[in-house]
Amino acid sequence: MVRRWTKYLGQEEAIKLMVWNNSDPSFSLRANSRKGVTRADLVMQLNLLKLQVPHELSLHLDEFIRVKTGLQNVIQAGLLKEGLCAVQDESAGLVVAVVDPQPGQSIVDCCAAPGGKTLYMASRLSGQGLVYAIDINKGRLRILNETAKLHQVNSVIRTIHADLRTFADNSTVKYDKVLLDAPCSGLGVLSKRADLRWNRRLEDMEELKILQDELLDAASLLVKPGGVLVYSTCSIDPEENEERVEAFLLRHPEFSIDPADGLVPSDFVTKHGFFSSDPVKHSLDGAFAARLVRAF
Ligand SMILES: C[S@@+](CC[C@H](N)C(=O)[O-])C[C@H]1O[C@@H](n2cnc3c(N)ncnc32)[C@H](O)[C@@H]1O
Repeated sequence: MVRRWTKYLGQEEAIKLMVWNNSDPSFSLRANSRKGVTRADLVMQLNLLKLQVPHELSLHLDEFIRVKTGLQNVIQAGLLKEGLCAVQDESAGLVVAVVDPQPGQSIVDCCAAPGGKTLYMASRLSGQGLVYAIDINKGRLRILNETAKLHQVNSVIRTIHADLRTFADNSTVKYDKVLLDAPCSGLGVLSKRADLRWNRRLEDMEELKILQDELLDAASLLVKPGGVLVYSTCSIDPEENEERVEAFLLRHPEFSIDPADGLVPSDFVTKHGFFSSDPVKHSLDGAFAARLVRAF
């Protein structure tokens, strides 16, 4: 892994990334607007807690607060159990900003569980439209269903237990927007998932890339002409990100890149118009999203 990063980033940046991955992770909270909770309400709740939770407002997303330490105190205070907020990294929130869900739209979340992005997309629909949340893992989908009820967004979510490839092959319906948050190496989230650094093997990467291509082909079948396909990962590895999109565009001339400018701060937009968060530069998890539009 170290050799791989040195190849892509150069030695200096690779060392910075490893130092970041070894530092204490910070977390973000998203105020649940569907329960009428604003970010100001959430800040007030945190300030009222007996045990301190040092925090600051997100510079990038209106509903988000960054928590430096004390997540345990937030849990103990019951704020999560009551569905007043969710633990969600801003990088995941910014992927939803790239999808840009609008009230009234039909959206498919292709690899949805446990539902972080589904719930945020659903809350942005303001009660109008639907998010179809597909996942192959029944247990994780059950968690999504329970959290959707807790967050009071279940009226705009339909869960579907299926392999995306089979579902897409059999579907005749086309949707306004399709998010494929693909299974990936997780190399963007090593500060939070210390286990991954010991478990990831290069063979896994090859298998993952094949799966990502298959899932992208399947997801594309669900997009209506004029509709949008967003491919995202929580990886910073170009082979899972830019290279998968480039290969997809060669197989699918009906799609082209719709640059993420205007949807996320320009600091996160690459020269090709993709969204990319860099742990070292942005102090967030590493994530990637490509917004692709279907012409015909
Ligand atoms: C990166 S996680 C998704 C995280 C989720 N989008 C969120 O924000 O909470 C990838 C998901 O893909 C699902 N998955 C893997 N292969 C799949 C397939 N063939 N069809 C549908 N879902 C699949 C996994 O079960 C896993 O829940």
